Amino acid sequence: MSEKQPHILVSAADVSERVIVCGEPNRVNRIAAHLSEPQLLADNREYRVMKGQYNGVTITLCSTGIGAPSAMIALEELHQCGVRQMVRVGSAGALQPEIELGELVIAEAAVRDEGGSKAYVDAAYPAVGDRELTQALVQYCRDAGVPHHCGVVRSHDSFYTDDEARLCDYWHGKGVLGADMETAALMTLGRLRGMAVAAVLTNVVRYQQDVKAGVADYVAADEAMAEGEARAIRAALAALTR
Ligand SMILES: O=P(O)(O)O[C@H]1O[C@H](CO)[C@@H](O)[C@H]1O
Ligand SMILES: O=c1cc[nH]c(=O)[nH]1
Repeated sequence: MSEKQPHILVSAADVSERVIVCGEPNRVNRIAAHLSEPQLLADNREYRVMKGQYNGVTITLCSTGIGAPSAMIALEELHQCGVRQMVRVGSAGALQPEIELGELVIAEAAVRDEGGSKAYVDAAYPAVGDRELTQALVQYCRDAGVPHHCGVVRSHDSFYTDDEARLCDYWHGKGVLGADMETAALMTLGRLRGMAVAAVLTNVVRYQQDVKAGVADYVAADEAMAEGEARAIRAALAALTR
């Protein structure tokens, strides 16, 4: 019997080489609805772990909670279980006005404005997604006619600083597409551990819209955002089973 990991409470025997991660535990269930034979494996703290089949391939699903530290714990324990490819199906707030609610942002790379990854490696090290996995996300969106935007995102550690407007203006001016909290840490640590990591994010906050209102609408399953999330899930499944 292989050893259970202390936070995600699963072992290598339970976990496939391909995993979808997301922040919110309930999103794991919504992703599992796209799989056959869905099975709950563990539910501990912010980590809900399920598995299921997609086109004959076993896919593991794991929530990571909010922020880099808990996401990096999940990545490390999934790595110990033999995971080789990871797609984050997340949400983000737009930093550019042309990105509509529910549209997808495919992160090619991320600004490391979070503290977690800096515990591992100097801030000069880049957070870059896996080229093939990222390209497979793009290809799915092109083939399926899914509205999407590709580029750099910014991962941060705080939602409600007094400085948010200035920070958003600054990164908007640098052409960054959107903000989330985990992509940079997952891409950085994935690269250090030899795991392919990519991220597809549903836009849930318009540029310069109130962030609280946007996230609340997402939680209330606003139609455009729910459809965006379903498209992100399909893109992730297609990329992992390409
Ligand atoms: O929707 P998830 O995957 O949780 O991602 C985004 O949403 C949370 C904030 O509301 C942060 O975790 C951020 O990265
Ligand atoms: O604006 C937003 C929306 C979701 N997640 C973030 O990190 N920022």
